[in-house]
Amino acid sequence: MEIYKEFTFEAAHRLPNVPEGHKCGRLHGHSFKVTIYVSGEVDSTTGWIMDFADIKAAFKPLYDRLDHYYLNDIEGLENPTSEVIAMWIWDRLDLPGLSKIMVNETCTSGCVYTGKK
Ligand SMILES: Nc1nc2c(c(=O)[nH]1)N=C([C@H](O)[C@H](O)COP(=O)(O)OP(=O)(O)OP(=O)(O)O)CN2
Ligand SMILES: [Zn+2]
Repeated sequence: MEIYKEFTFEAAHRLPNVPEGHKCGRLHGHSFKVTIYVSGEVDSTTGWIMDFADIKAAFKPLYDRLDHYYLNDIEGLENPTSEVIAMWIWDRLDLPGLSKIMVNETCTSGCVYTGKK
């Protein structure tokens, strides 16, 4: 089974490698949504795979580095696409059973990363 926990952070970014004139080359911001998935077996005593609070606690140090920052200034996020943000979180998140990370930049666009590039 798989569980998930959603987070929202506010941040500014620009994409430095887009063609000249592309709107995403300009400074802009998003309410980014990050969804963290954990897969595993349901424990017969607790009735859960993992306490949602444990996911929140694991993500907090990374959340604190992202929320209300200019993402391009963060090491590893110099080109902060959804894909790069998802991989950045994956590589730094210490969470047993981590199975998937979804990053949404807008209501209609985002990416899903399962550890395979
Ligand atoms: N594969 C990717 N494509 C784009 C990314 C990205 O991270 N990965 N990012 C952007 C921009 O950051 C942009 O802010 C978001 O893109 P987009 O969905 O085009 O935003 P809109 O709100 O303008 O979408 P509409 O549905 O067309 O209004 C661009 N591409
Ligand atoms: Zn953007």
